Amino acid sequence: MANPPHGGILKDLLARDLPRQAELAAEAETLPAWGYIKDRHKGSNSVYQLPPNNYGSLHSSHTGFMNEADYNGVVKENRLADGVLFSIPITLDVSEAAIKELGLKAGQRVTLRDLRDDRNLAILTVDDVYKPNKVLEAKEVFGSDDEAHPAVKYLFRTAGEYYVGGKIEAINRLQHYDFVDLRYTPAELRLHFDKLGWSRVVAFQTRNPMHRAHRELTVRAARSHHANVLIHPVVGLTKPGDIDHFTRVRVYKALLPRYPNGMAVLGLLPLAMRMGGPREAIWHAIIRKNHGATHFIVGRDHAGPGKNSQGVDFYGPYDAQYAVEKYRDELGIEVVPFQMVTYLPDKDEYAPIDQIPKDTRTLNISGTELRARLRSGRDIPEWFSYPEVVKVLRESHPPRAAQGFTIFLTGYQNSGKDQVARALQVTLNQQGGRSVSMLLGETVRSELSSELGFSREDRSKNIARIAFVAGELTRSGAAVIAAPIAPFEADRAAAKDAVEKYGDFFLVHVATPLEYCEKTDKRGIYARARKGEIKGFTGVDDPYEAPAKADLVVDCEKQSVRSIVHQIVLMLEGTGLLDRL
Ligand SMILES: Nc1ncnc2c1ncn2[C@@H]1O[C@H](COP(=O)(O)OS(=O)(=O)O)[C@@H](OP(=O)(O)O)[C@H]1O
Repeated sequence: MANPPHGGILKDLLARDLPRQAELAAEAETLPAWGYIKDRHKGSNSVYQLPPNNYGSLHSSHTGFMNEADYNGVVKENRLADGVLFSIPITLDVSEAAIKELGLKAGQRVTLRDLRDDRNLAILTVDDVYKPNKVLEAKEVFGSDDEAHPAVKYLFRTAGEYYVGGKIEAINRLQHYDFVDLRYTPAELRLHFDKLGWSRVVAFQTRNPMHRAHRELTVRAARSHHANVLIHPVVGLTKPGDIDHFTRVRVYKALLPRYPNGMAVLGLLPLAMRMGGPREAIWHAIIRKNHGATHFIVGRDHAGPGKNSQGVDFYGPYDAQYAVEKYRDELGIEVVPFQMVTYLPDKDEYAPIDQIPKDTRTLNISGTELRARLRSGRDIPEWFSYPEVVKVLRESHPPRAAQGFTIFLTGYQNSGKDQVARALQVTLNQQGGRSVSMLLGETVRSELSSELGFSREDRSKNIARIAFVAGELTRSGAAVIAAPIAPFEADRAAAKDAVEKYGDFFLVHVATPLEYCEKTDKRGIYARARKGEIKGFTGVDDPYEAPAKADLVVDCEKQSVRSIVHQIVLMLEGTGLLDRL
């Protein structure tokens, strides 16, 4: 028998009775619809919480989004209004405009719709609409109102000003298209354990790739508790900068055969993590209990968001373990502290860090070091990970020589940036290894931005479009050379942010003086601008903000195009991007 769920009964909010489901589906068509899942909501508190997608995260007597009484209890005392332990607010945030538009008030029924495919997911019966004290929520739940904490930032910047509490009647499951066979609802997982005859299950939560050490520590936990292992990674929102879940799930699948046959099961948890340390650890334990686990491994710095804006860790390394320990009787799932294991090269084995004699030689590779090795293509030794795991990671992390990048040239019209761009394109084509894409100001203006003018706003849009295309090309491994005037610092900074999600971005300021640009302008464009035939021309009657911090500053009055291209090539070479594969 699996562990009883939190609160006693596992509520399944999906209407399974077909006539009832048909009734709800018909009613949903007649109700005001709340576009529940948009991109903005992907990271929100609510999206992954919607029953039946993830009702396992809820208290079993809890049938929807928290009303004010439950919310206040959870925020202030870790308890729902009925006194049951619960540590994270499960809330549906809305704007004032949405409240008006949908007429949200107590008793109102609203359809929750997935905007990605326009499917109605559920009907919410509004219990109440209330304005949360967000600062209090941040301080109590996350221990801080510092926006360096991703959940605090979301709460303050993105979440609507109001919360809607209410009961949910679900009509459809949220559609997933990836790893469908590995997604289990709590009831399905319980059934699966039952089928396998498992009665003691130790769950392992992770948002990172797993290597030998993780296999070792989970097997040790299983051995010491006579249990089987549930590898239960989060595949919803995790910490910014984490390795994407597609790669991670392929890693877990590659790792699974390394467990003794029949010892471990892999199930995916579609949860939006808050990185809430101690509060999150309690919640994670409840979720695993609802999924039928009897034991739960709580890590060192479990669900830790890293450092605050003062450079200090938000939580102590063992805060999460203390928190679950404090509530151990109520939690009803046995918490297994994460036993750090480390590699002993002289014995060629892993051992718990607290059990090795002083002065024993140990080896470890940190997450940061691993990412650096993946980026540079350096060796990842077999004592650290399995070759099949490394292979998966390498497929998603091509070495520098195969990564895309963007060279963004900015400067006055006729500064020489276009000549530099063309010469660089030829040079990179000669080098080979990547496709080279050019986004010259004039090409973009005719192909992408033909309806835009030169107002501040239009210029921003133009640069944003260039950045979008550059980002997409960079992501797919191309070398991108963009050369708009891009006169505004804020637009260039936004372009950098957009591209850097996918690869390196180099800002090259072609700082040829305006007088020189004007003097050598054979097309007479500056002359026309001086005469007032072109209005708002950069450098004439419109500003150019010189970059405060460029990766390279060059000047076509003083330097030849050839020498500038050489400087750029040296810069790229210095970062490994021009290495041979
Ligand atoms: N008002 C005004 N200000 C600046 N430039 C102007 C303006 N009007 C037209 N042009 C011509 O548009 C080309 C530069 O566009 P960009 O896309 O690079 O400008 S921006 O980055 O959006 O500011 C560039 O074209 P080319 O000369 O063919 O390169 C400019 O001559």
